[in-house]
Amino acid sequence: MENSSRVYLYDTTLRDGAQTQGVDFSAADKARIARALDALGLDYIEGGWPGANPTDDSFFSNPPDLGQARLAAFGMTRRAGRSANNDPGLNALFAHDAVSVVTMVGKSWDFQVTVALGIELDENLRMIGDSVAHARTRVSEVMLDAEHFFDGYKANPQYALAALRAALDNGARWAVLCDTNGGSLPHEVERIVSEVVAAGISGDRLGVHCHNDTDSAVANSLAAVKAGVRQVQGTINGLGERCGNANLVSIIPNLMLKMGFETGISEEGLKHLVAVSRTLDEVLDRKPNRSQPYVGASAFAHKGGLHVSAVAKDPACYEHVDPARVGNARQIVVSDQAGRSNIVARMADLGIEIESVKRDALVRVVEAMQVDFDPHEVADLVDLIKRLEHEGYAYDTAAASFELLVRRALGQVPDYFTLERYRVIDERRRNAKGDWVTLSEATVKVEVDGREFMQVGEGNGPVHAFDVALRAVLMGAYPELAGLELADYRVRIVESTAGTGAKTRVTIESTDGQGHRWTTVGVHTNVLEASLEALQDSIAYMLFRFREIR
Ligand SMILES: CC(=O)SCCNC(=O)CCNC(=O)[C@H](O)C(C)(C)COP(=O)(O)OP(=O)(O)OC[C@H]1O[C@@H](n2cnc3c(N)ncnc32)[C@H](O)[C@@H]1OP(=O)(O)O
Ligand SMILES: CC(=O)C(=O)O
Repeated sequence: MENSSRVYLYDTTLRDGAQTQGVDFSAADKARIARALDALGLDYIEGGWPGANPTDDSFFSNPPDLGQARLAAFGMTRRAGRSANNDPGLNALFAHDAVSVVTMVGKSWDFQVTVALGIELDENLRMIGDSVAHARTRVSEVMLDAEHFFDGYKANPQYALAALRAALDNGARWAVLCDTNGGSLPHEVERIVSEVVAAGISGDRLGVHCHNDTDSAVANSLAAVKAGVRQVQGTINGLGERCGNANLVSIIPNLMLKMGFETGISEEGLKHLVAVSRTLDEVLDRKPNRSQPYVGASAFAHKGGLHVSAVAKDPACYEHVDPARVGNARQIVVSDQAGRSNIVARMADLGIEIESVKRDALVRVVEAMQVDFDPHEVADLVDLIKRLEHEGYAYDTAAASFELLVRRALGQVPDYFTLERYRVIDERRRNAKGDWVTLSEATVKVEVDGREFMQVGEGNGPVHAFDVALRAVLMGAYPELAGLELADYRVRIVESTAGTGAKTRVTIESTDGQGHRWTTVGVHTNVLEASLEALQDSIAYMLFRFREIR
């Protein structure tokens, strides 16, 4: 029989993803993720294991409204020596009305049956068959996750196939071939799936569930589809037990854009891929992986001068797909790897022509910075960027500082404030209970529009105290700074030279509480000065965006 070109997508972020070390979803988190997955267009969302823990029970008792996706409950086949009817664990899977699909894990590796379960091989096959037949009387769709299928097939192919047949012959819609230990490689998966299909089991009834222990889970899933399976299980951002599961965020566009398969996701829906990946990061309070294929911030970022020059002529020169198709965007990065093309392209993004930056204006900007080179030696903007990068600035991540640098050279950025002086005191002492405490206090004096203001701030470290004082002193003149928050603060040693000591680079990521984020950079031998530079740029950037661009 000819296989269909429709591949069904099954998400197990809320079940296998919950088995990731360090991940602890609440029922509300699960509902939020389920809604995002449903909106994307997935066919199945595995919500968890009813009866296994209170969170999963609470999620299934109060499930989110889903449109296209079917809500699946996960569990295991009946226990040995019990009837399916009398197994409370199994019957807990049918306790919730919103569940229309039950997925049961069952053993398909003879070694696991004798060692992990400690039972006869035939009893395991009866456990699978009985459980599926019983479940079919309770829900409309049942599937078997054939645990350790690939290892089992390598050890005893007849027994592994018998486990699949025990499920399919008793009414399972799908038998899902699991690479539970994640040790298989793509050529093995493709061969084994082909042999399963040749043994008479249609690919339209086969799924695949791969773990990533050899970093091959996505490739293994695609190899399985190539060989015939028509359901793919995985998780968003590759969450999952040990090294994770197959990453659906990569599998989905690979299937749709590279292999020409239909899924339940439309072309429009695919544009939500970045948003779904970010939603999970946000729920988990994780920093998005910049290098994540398709959806990472760097997935379509061009840094090398040669790349940018060619991308300006045709993006296909260095892009495997149009980033817009998955909801991502092209980014031109400015750094010491840049040629003229990078700078021209970045400035064009800002609506600025490079010819408008005059050399004497550049000199004035550089004079206001604390740098180790003569501003009069600077040939042009490209030269300045390369010199500053050599000093330790990193503009590929600090796009806001880059924009300020260029706009200052064009005289577009007002002097919102001038730092007149500051003093920071660090103190370590015992409190009334006799415990050690450290306290930092900063006094900051600024001038705004010819008027001087002074404030004191306290913090848990000198940079924190300085930040508190600076923002407090500016708030009167610029109330919009109330929304400013520091999202990330990183310090790195960038150079160590005899005489001057180590230089530090401080990178600050800020938000305005309205979803906008920007990154600024400061470099100095003194970490406080470097922080101060990055912090001042952050404030100036917010004010500039708020006052000049709006
Ligand atoms: C490959 C996978 O990722 S499968 C999913 C794994 N996920 C989880 O385990 C998370 C949720 N699990 C749990 O909360 C618990 O393990 C429960 C509630 C399901 C079971 O808890 P317990 O009853 O305390 O059993 P425990 O976890 O210690 O051991 C598993 C038992 O199930 C049996 N078992 C394992 N697989 C199967 C199976 N496919 N069918 C029937 N029984 C099985 C084991 O033999 C063992 O039985 P034993 O206690 O008689 O030795
Ligand atoms: C079912 C499952 O999670 C596995 O076999 O890996």
